[in-house]
Amino acid sequence: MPLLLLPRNHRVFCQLCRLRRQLSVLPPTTIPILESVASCRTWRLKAFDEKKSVGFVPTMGAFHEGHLSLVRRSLSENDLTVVSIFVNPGQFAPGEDFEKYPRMLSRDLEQLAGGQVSVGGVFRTTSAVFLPSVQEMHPSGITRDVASQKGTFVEVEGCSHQMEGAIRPTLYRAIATIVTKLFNVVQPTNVYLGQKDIQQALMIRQLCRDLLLADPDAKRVHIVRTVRDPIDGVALSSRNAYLSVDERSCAGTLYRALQAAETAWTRGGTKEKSISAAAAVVEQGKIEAASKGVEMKLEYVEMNDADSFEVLDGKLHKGSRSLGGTNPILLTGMLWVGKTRLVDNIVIGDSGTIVS
Ligand SMILES: Nc1ncnc2c1ncn2[C@@H]1O[C@H](COP(=O)(O)OP(=O)(O)OP(=O)(O)O)[C@@H](O)[C@H]1O
Ligand SMILES: CC(C)(CO)[C@@H](O)C(=O)[O-]
Ligand code: BAL
Repeated sequence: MPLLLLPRNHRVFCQLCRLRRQLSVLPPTTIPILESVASCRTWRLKAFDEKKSVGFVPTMGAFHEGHLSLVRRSLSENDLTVVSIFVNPGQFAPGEDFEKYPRMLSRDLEQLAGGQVSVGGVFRTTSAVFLPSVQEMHPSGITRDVASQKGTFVEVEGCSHQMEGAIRPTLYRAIATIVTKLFNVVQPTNVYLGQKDIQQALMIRQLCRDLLLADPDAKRVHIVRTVRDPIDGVALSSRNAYLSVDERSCAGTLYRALQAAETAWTRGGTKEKSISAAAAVVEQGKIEAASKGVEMKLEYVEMNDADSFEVLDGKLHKGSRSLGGTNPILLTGMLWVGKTRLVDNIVIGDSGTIVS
């Protein structure tokens, strides 16, 4: 058995997961399951031979409408669609929620099997689900503590330390690494990622460009608009499952704060003023939350250039910016609601150049 470079409790956890996989029969499904890298490569070679386009939706499972919107988009634009479900230990720092991350494979498979898209009168369903093991994805082992990691990692310099990366400094290296491996196996024609994780999605696009990947070409990394709760606008997220009923009722604060910043900016306010407008909404939200016994803490609301990821100067405003550059702006935020970290963003300006 290969040595997993995980702290003891994580190693035991992974061994248990493996044992469970070996003992348990996978949930019944009509969708072919690819459990190994070899089987996924064989599946892909056949698609290459048949000259079929392959859309790829990488995920960590626990599906919601956000995931399903990516799958539908892929189904409508590709001959074949493959979805991966892999909770990557490397992207959970020590102390983060790897063990409790929601895992609901049966339900996920049911949702995929039930999701059809009609293209020219022909119904398309997900063609395959890739469910790799930790051992195969990290042949040199993986620790969640970066200092003791061994093996090969991918880093996209310059776009991993701002926004969410400032709070989770090891996240984007781990994502760049796992996504590179997934791309090496799946070799997708098109990839579909969510705007909800805008920093991740733009970093992956840059990774494809910088590493001269052909499958996928950077131009074929599609960023799909965030799906929100129709009532309070909360961005759907697997981690929302951690929220209690009272916490969930407070979660709309983040999007409302971002909207307030966007409005202030659109009306000609400086970046400083726009961020203050967001902070004021959060302060009000905190008072309302406290009355329900819910604690909230704002990590940040920030505005960054969508291309360089540089933080905008506080004195900039819509008018001055249009003189200097027309890249869209990433208005992003992170809010703790109880023990759950929520992220969200609005792309200001010509969002169509990055999201579609
Ligand atoms: N609300 C959403 N709208 C559109 N895409 C989404 C949404 N939420 C997640 N995605 C996208 O789905 C893909 C898989 O994400 P993942 O499985 O991590 O789910 P998640 O809801 O983002 O989970 P988490 O709560 O851990 O952030 C990513 O590209 C992600 O950006
Ligand atoms: C892109 C990803 C599948 C890599 O593990 C993950 O970060 C996610 O689901 O957003
Ligand atoms: N869903 C984005 C990746 C992460 O939070 O780990």
